Amino acid sequence: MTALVARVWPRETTLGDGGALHLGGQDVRDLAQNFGTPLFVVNEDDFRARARSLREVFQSAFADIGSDVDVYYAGKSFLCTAVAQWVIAEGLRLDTCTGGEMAVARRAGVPGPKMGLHGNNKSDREIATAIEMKVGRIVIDSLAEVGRVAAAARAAGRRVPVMVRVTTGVHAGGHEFISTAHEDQKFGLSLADGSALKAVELVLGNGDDLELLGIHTHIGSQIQDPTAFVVSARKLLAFRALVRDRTGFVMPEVDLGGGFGIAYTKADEPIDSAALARELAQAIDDECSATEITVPRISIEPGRAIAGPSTVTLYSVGVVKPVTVDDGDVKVRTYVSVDGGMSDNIRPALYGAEYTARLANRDSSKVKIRCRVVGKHCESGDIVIPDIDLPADIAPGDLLAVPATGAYGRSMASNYNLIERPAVVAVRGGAARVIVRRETEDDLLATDVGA
Ligand SMILES: Cc1ncc(COP(=O)(O)O)c(C=O)c1O
Ligand SMILES: N[C@@H](CCCC[NH3+])C(=O)O
Repeated sequence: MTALVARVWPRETTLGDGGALHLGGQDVRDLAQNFGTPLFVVNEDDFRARARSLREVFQSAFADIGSDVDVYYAGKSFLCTAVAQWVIAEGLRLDTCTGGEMAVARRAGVPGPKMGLHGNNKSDREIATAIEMKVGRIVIDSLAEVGRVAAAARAAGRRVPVMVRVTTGVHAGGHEFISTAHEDQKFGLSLADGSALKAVELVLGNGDDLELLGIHTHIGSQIQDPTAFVVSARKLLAFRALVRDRTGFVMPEVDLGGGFGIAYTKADEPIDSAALARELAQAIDDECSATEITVPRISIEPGRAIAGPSTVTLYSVGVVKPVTVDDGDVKVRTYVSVDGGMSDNIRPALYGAEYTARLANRDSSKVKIRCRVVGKHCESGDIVIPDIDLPADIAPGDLLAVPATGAYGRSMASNYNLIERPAVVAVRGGAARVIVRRETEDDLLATDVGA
């Protein structure tokens, strides 16, 4: 058995006899046969180890400056009851942002106080559910929401813990659409135009109903440069000192958000979370000393860095079609169609995200040819990988494995072209179990109530 490059593939990914890929001790040919394709295969130990390790490196770095860290797994990256239970078992908490995510958390038995609720447009029902579940924090995202949450708290007869989401002006992340803390977008309250301060003062003015825990920011996703996090953290800490000076109130907590980048291909450098944690702790300690204020309790909200690298998508190859391309230089590109596509991975179409893949069911000694891996949807932009070299004998019935698909794959999946969304199978210690079942045609028809 040969182990594959750990940076892109989950732990325990090996090549067996004849070159078949093994995931967590399971031969992909058996996985495909038993559970069908497309299939998300998540390595449970890999997922849990990343969750644990993020918690440990952050807690250790902040213990050195006399503080503690809560890690909220961002459920939006991928959530089901099994995953919710894994993160709680590994000592993390759970970040949700809709009624649906709270419902999964409830079914999984996640204690409300270990949850947070986000959202730039929370419904009254979502706010009421969060209060009824006694979630540990509601993250306020607009001035109007302060009054709405306060009224709901009063109606429930409870003082509700809240944070205020602020935008620091730091713009970071892999793509404009996944960068969230610059000013011209829908999330949070601006430090620069004074609305963040106004929100904090409003919350303090509603002190009978709202308990101000602190401030939150999330600067974007798939960030590979630690500097952006450090700059943003310093701005948050300076604002916390300003609030102390203006109101006398020292906010006990600061949430630095998620966004830690991972490797999708060999060319990507994943963020070094231990080094990042140390840099952040140092910057926060310096900032607190300079402004003579106590170091806050810290929280972070990683999703991708935990879920992303743990999972591989298995596709079956269908039509293989050579196409002559003439862009000044005539060449042949082979279109390799798989049995999923943009319905199980919208990221290439939405963000130009890059992935890699390998022939998974066998070895091939054939030369490699230039291929484009495409899905089966009625959209020419339904591309999984625009340019990749695959063995020249790739053929219908082969399996193709695409790594690093655990985050924002199944969670952003759609039923476009009325395709059933894939199952998710967890592998561990040579065993495999379904944690999200494949949709059926009956599921697709269930919402169609007829003419
Ligand atoms: C508020 C908030 N927290 C956490 C996350 C998780 O981000 P990531 O999966 O990049 O760690 C997101 C998504 O970008 C988010 O919007
Ligand atoms: N869905 C995005 C990231 C946004 C995360 C939520 N704020 C992605 O696939 O990269």
